[in-house]
Amino acid sequence: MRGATLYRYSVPMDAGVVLRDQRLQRREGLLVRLCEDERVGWGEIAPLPAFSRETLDEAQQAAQRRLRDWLAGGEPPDDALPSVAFGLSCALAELTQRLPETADYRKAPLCSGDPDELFARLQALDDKVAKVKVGLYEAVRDGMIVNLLLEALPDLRLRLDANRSWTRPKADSFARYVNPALRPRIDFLEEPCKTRAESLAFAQHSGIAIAWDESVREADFRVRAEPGVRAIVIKPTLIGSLTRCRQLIEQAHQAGLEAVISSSIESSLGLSQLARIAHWLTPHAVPGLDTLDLMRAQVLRRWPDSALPLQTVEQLETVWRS
Ligand SMILES: O=C(O)CCC(=O)c1ccccc1C(=O)O
Ligand SMILES: [Mg+2]
Repeated sequence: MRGATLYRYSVPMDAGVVLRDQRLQRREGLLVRLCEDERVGWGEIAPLPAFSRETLDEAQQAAQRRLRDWLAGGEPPDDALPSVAFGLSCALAELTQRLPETADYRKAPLCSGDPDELFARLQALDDKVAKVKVGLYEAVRDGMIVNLLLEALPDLRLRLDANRSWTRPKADSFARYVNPALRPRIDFLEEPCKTRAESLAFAQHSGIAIAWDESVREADFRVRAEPGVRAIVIKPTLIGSLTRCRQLIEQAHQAGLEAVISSSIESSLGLSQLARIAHWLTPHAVPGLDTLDLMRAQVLRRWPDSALPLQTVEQLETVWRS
C-alpha cells in the first residue's frame, strides 16, 4: 500500500534577508511524505523566490501529478521542475533507504556581522573554511576584509561569492587589493563577472581560482576542466533530482573539479538531507549549508545544536493527501 501527503510550511525569516533585491519575509515550501507498507520517506519541495523559475503553486500542481502516478504503481520519471524533482527523489530515496543516514554537518560559515564574534566562530572551526559575499559594496572594502580575515587567521581558507556583480575592471580592482601572498588561500571566488568569458579571463589574469554556480543552471553549460576554474556549486533545489545531481558531481570529479553541495535556503529538513547528500557524494568538500540561522524556526527535523524552535508535523498545514 502506498500513500502520499503534501504539507506546507511557512517560516518567518530574519529581518535582513534580501535575495536579488527582494526582501524575503517568510520562507515557504512543501514537505512530501511518502509511505509504502511500513516505510516512510520525506522530501522538501521549496522553490526559492528570485532563483527558481517555478512558483510554489506550480510546484504543488506538478508534485500532485507525479504523486498520482506513483500511487498508481509507477516509478515516475523526474519532473521538469527542479524543486519538484529534487524533493520527490529525496523522499523516494529515503523510502527505499538509498539515502545514507550519516550527514556532514560542517557548513562553511557565512561571514557577516560583528568581527569579534566572527573571529571566535572561525577560530572554533575544525576545517577552517568560510564564505564571504563580495560585490555588494566597494571592491576596496571587499579586498580589505579578505586581507584582514586571512591575515588574522593563518589556517583559514576562504570561499568568496560575487554573484556575477562585477564588470571585468571592477573584478580586477578587487584583485589588486588582495595581497598576492594571500590569494592561494582563496579556495575559489564564485561567479565574479557578468559573463562566463569575463570570469574565466579574470581567473587566468588574477591567479584567483573561480567556481561556477549560476552558470551550472544555464542550458548551454557543460562541466569541463578549464584553466582557473576549481569548483562547481550544486544547489539541488535549483538543479533537480538526486540522479541529476550525482551526474553533475561525477562529471566534476572526472574533470578534476571540486563539487560543493549548497543550500537554497531550505528548512532544517531539507538542509539536513543536503548534509547527508554531501557526506555521501562529496565527502571531501565542506558543504555550503550555513543558512539555517536566516530563519526563525526549524521544521520537522532538527539541525544539530540549533536552538531555533521546531515546527512539528502537527503544526504544518496539510494541502493534499491521497
Ligand atoms: O553557498 C553557500 O554557502 C550558502 C548558500 C548561498 O550562498 C546562496 C543561497 C541561496 C541563493 C543563492 C546563494 C548564493 O550562492 O549566492
Ligand atoms: Mg553563489
